[in-house]
Amino acid sequence: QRQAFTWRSYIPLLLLLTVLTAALTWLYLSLSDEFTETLVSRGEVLTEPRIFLVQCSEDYENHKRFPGCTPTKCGRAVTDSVVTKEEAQILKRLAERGLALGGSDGGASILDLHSGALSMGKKFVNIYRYFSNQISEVFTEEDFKLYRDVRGRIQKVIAETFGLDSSQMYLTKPTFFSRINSTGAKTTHDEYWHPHIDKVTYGSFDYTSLLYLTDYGVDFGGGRFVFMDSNSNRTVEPRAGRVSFFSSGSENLHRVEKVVWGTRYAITVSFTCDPDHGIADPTLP
Ligand SMILES: O=C(O)CCC(=O)C(=O)O
Ligand SMILES: [Fe+2]
Repeated sequence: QRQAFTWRSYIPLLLLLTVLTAALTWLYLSLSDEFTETLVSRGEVLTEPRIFLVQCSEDYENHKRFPGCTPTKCGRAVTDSVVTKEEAQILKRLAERGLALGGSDGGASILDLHSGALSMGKKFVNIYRYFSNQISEVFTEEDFKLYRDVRGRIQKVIAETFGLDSSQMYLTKPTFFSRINSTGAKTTHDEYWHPHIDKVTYGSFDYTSLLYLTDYGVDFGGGRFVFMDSNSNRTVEPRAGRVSFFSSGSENLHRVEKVVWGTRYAITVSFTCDPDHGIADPTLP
């Protein structure tokens, strides 16, 4: 009898806690919505670049300037008309084949075409050395041709958008495929979600581009790209064949949301203005 009474006396408190939790969750969600703007949704198809200019940071002033390339016009842009769905599909299959040979124990794996670095467990191996006899089953000359072609088109659209001389831009490293799923991180290499500035993280980058190979909300959940501006978050929803590009300085602080289900594939292709940091297109060894 007494026991039952004790139990019931907690019910109002439990109810209150439930209501409070619900109210706080709602407040949190509506506030984060308020400060999040979708720049391009997955369902839209951009037949020409959608451009968002922002003021250049001072980052470029501490580096050697290369006229015709060093950012004087900064910002971000997204286009769906540079790479076709079919090309994205071919590149995704290539990424799948390469990454199937290894893969991180955690949620984020990479395959760097230039250095050959492939995530393997908690480390990396060189795919060209480690899998030298299988390499011809993974990549063909055609695949590398497609990569070169695509990178040339991306370079051109970046040059047109920011008013650059495309011949003064150089591919730089790392240039890699990424595969992200919802498995928890096992090492810091798996922690792709931290806010960062590419010019700081990668040093040589002046322009970053991302080519998405899978669709947000269809192939995976979470995993939107977020520009973190001082007053709001601005997201780009990945779509197969979509190219997103931006100047790499602190005017474009960004992060990737955690992937909560499915698998997200992308390629990072970046450019430097400094010929000393340029690399040749990846080739079969
Ligand atoms: O995959 C993405 O959307 C962005 C990845 C990224 O920020 C990076 O590689 O620096
Ligand atoms: Fe980045």
